Amino acid sequence: YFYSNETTPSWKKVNYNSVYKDIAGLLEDEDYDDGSYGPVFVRLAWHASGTYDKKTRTGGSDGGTIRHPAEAGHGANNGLEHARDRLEPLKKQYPNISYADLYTLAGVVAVQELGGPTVRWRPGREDKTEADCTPDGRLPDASQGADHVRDIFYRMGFNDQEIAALVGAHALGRCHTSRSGFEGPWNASPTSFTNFFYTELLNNTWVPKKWNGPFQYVDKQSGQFMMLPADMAFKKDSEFRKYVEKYAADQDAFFEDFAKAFAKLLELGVKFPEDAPVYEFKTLE
Ligand code: HEM
Ligand SMILES: Nc1cccc2nccn12
Repeated sequence: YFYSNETTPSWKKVNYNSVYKDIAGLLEDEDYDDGSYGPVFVRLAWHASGTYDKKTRTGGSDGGTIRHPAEAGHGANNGLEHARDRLEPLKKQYPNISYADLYTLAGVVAVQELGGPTVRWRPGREDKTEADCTPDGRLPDASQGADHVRDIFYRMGFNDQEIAALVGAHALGRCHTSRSGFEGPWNASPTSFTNFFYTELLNNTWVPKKWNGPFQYVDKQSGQFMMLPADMAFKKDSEFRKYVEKYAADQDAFFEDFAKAFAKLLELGVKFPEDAPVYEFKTLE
């Protein structure tokens, strides 16, 4: 191997433990939303990956195509420039990392540093050009119900249990009228990764929000929490509800299932180099 004329691939020149630490250093900012970029980092990693179509084997996080205007401009991706711009300095600092790896790793750092489970992650995604951007319409529409949610996630290759585990990420962050048009919530802990999406969904009485924005729900008791129509599907649909009840009762079960499903999401459609190591980063917090 001394004489191999193979150059070392770029992904092998990056210290991912160092990148993890530097992404963690970008999380807190009291001037942004509820004080953390974590939630919008998770949404960026998810939207970069959720375009995958298992039939045509197109889309997914490989290529980092969500950075191109052709894809960044899709309505569902409104506001994700906040995450991309926050991460841009790290691309300069680590020129050998792909955007595709950087964006997915940021989602892993956010989940772990906000108190969530350890999420396995592999490097080796390669950036692609605008030509590889996916068409609009691959991500879910929040105004629709269970049938639409299943169409979108079955297309990616997920089952009901995995879909129900993934939506628990809605314990994080908030909706922004300037981005999706939906509003709120001002819930108790938008920067902590918990099973509160499930407990709130089940335990609160949800009523239509009285306003002239898009149809959404607000909790009758405090008016402090919100749910999307698509969120409500996880309470109304008996198959999804099974898992909502399980995760509301058992945070450890939620953490275990979320870690598996989120790791799978971030790897949809990626052909990794055989020698790409699987990282289980140590949480710093
Ligand atoms: C079930 C289908 C889903 C629908 C319809 C949906 C829709 C939405 C909408 C409309 C917002 C508000 C965006 C804004 O105005 O800023 C949002 C936020 C968010 N979503 Fe989802 N989502 C879904 C699944 C997921 C999944 C699978 C994840 C991650 C695993 C996720 C993570 C998030 C996070 C972390 C936020 C908060 C972002 C922030 O605070 O900036 N969502 N989602
Ligand atoms: N935080 C948050 C973001 C997106 C959707 C959602 N539903 C309930 C809470 N929630």
